[in-house]
Amino acid sequence: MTFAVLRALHTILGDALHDIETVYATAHVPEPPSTHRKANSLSRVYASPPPSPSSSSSSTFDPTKSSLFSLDFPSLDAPCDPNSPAEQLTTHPTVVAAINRIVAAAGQMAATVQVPFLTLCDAGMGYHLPSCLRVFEAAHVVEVLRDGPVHVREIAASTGVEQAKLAHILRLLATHHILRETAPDVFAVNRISSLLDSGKHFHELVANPQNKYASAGDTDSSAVAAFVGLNCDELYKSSGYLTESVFPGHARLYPTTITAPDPDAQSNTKSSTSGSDPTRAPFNYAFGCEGVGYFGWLEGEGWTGEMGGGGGDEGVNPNQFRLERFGKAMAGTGGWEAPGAVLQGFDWASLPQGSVIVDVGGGIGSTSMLLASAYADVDADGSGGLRFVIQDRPVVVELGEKAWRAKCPELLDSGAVRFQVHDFFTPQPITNAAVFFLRVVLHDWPDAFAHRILLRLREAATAQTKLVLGDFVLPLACVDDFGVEDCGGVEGGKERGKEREPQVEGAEKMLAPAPLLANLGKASANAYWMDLTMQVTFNGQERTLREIVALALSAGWKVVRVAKAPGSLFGHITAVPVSVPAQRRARAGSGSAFFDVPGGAAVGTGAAEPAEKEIVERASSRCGTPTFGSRIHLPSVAEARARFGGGVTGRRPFGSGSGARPMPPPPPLKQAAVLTAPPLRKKKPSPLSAAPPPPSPSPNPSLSRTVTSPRQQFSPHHTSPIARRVTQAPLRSQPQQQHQQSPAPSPVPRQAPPSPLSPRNPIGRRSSYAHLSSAMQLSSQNHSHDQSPTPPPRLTHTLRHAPSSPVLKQTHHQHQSQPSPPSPVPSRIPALTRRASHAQLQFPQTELRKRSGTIIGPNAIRAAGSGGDSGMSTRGHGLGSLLLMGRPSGGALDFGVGRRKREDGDGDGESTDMSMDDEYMSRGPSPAGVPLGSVLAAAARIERGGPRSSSPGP
Ligand SMILES: C[S@@+](CC[C@H](N)C(=O)[O-])C[C@H]1O[C@@H](n2cnc3c(N)ncnc32)[C@H](O)[C@@H]1O
Repeated sequence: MTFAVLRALHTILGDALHDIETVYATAHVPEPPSTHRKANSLSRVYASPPPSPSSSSSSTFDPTKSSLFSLDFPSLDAPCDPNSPAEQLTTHPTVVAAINRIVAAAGQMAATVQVPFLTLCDAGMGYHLPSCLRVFEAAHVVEVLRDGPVHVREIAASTGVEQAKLAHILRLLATHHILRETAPDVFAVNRISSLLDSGKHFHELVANPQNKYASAGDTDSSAVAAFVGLNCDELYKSSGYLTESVFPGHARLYPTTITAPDPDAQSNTKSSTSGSDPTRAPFNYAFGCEGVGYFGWLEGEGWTGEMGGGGGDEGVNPNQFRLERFGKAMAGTGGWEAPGAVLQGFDWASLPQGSVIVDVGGGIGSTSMLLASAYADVDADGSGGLRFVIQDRPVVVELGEKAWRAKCPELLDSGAVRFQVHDFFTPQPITNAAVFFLRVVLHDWPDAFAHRILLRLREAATAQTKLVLGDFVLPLACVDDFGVEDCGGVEGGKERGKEREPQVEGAEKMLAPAPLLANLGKASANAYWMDLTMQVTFNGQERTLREIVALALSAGWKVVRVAKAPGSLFGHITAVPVSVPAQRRARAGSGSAFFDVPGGAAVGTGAAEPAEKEIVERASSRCGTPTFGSRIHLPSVAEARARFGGGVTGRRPFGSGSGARPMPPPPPLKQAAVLTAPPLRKKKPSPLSAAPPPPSPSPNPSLSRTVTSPRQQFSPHHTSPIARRVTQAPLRSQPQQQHQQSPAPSPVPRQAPPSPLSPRNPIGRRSSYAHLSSAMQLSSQNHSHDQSPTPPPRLTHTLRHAPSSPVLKQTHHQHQSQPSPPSPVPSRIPALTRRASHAQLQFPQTELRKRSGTIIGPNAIRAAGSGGDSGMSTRGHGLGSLLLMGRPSGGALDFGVGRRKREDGDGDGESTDMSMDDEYMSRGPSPAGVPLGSVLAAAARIERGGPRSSSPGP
């Protein structure tokens, strides 16, 4: 039986590989320049027709004169070029689905055949991976390797990390395919590690490590480095204290750096309040800062300067570097949600004109921007289309208003959009909302708090009001008939008889049939990583559909629909008002219509228990800090349209779905849809396919037939048009299309273009696929240097001759101190006495001062990294501490709040706004608004009717 399962997994792998090859073979793209072709001749497989040797002799690539060729899948050994056609094809729906199956099947196969103890070793000692990755990132090794393979001797000399240790650290990463060891002790980046390149010069980073994540010119490339740095630092350390957090009484058993933070914790089995207190999460154990929320901590809340400083450092935010890194890291997580998915997540066009959408905890309103540019009416007084109210905390509202005023003042001026300061734990002031919309808000909060947020909305709802939640929907690891139509079967081995679960449109039993894990196992791991990240950081969580349904119901909302983009676990959940369960509600005399009765998981009204209110306030102190999953970039109207893939699906007369003329619901977005594509063609015989079909629990190797969605979106026919779109709808046709779809003055598309999520215009994990052809042309301009599969094995000249003692500057002219905005929430935290937790890799403030102006060279760095103990404690000034060295005392970096413009690089002399995310982060580094060469930049140019590339059109 096991062999049958293994054979089935093997077949899945072969089929999925075949699907990918087919897409790549049929997606014809213009031939790159001959120089490039030569450089990649080893890694590229040409399908018919082969490249014409005469077609591209010039170094400037002209797609109109080139012949067609097929793409190879991106090589693991070459640096990643996200704009290359090969990378962009990885967002093709068929490829996404196939990759998921491969990752799931390969993971399951390895788990099946590996010696169990070794699998436990892998799981149990996997903590070395983030440790090594952090050293790798903090020492800027990628920047050292940027120009090609380098001997570890040179890397050590440059970075100051002891050579012998570094070699082992890098080798562990190479063993996990994150790096390459091209010859003994010679290392090179590959497709994975190259993403960590900050785009800055190594010496610049050594001199000003605190600027690593600041935006540099047109690029925003340090976002991934920031994300990895964040994960491998405070989040990784927090995770190490999960057990202490769930068993607070165990502090007696594990007394290391822990004191019992929860006075209610009597024993290790007694449930305590710590599990539902966002300020007593594993993070708080790890960093010894109980009572301070993660974001408050990032903002320096409670810091007394006692840790090694002996006082006097009160004005310093010791976590300024981490704060800025967090902001940049959030800019790098846009791929979590399919762009434009919100448009398909709810039938916005069904709402009557003038309907009010309340974006609760809406940040700077980036999602509302997408919706407003499609559905608001700015022509008159704003009452013609949908109207939007974006609610958030005062500092965020201020930033949002500035951002909108700069980018699309007409939406504010017409009254179509307005901002409102509102604390979502207090009674909701808008009582005529058509939709309360919450995007990645609930995952920040434990159930009791999330319940309260929803209850406040329910109190203000009319009978017609809808609740729309945007969050990950975690699939169970087993088949789950919750919410699906034929439920009522077996759950946990017991018949539920006639008892029926609530029906939820879009609910799925599984993402994959047996023998794969029902939730696609490793392929879905990212959502679970995020789930635990929310848990260890502030006792928040991502939720399963069951949990979302139960949570919503507890506050009087019935979930009726879930919509997900193909290949994504991010869902838009629609709920309608129902009565609030009696045991959870009571009538309040004034203020809130309801309040939760004490004794339940949630209590509180606008006038909550003092202690509880304090928890809320502490946990809410997020000032202008971006939070997990928040959008920190406000798109321009043009960008917003670009994210639709050219327009908005189903732009219909307002009210058409809610009045006398009911409209069909919007096209469904189903996770399973990506799994439903039948094999594209007759499969190529696999070398091992001679084996008889396995008598597996699910013998049909074709995933598609087993999990066929009733509204299947991607069929074999849906692959070909993609290839055709690339080959037969060349760039020259796009100016016309764009022109028609985008009459310049109005932000509202007048036509209903194809759905951005339809098979003709699919949205992948990145926005790039929808604009593949434009991006191909852009990327082709860079071909001559960006796809060299194996960089020449040479040491970089600059590094060999690098000065051995780079100066760590204490100030930077671009980074003057700016006062932090005041917290909107008066801190009730008594000044904290920080314990010197080992997790807090913090340079003592007195040391920091002492070292001002000190020249720190590799030797000093080496000494710091290896001195004393591991170099990772507060005694030994480890490598991570170096990141904090040289910070101007109390200095915030420059966050240029004003609008800035930059040349957009297309030679048209126009400039592109790039300030919105700066404004949102306020005190965070400034990622570029529209990266040069990005798909969005291309779309923006097209929008303006500008040239698409330097190549003349036909
Ligand atoms: C993860 S972000 C989501 C932002 C936005 N919905 C988005 O998708 O980009 C959570 C938002 O909740 C806001 N927030 C936190 N506590 C709040 C409170 N008590 N009242 C209102 N908003 C709050 C934060 O300021 C932040 O903008």
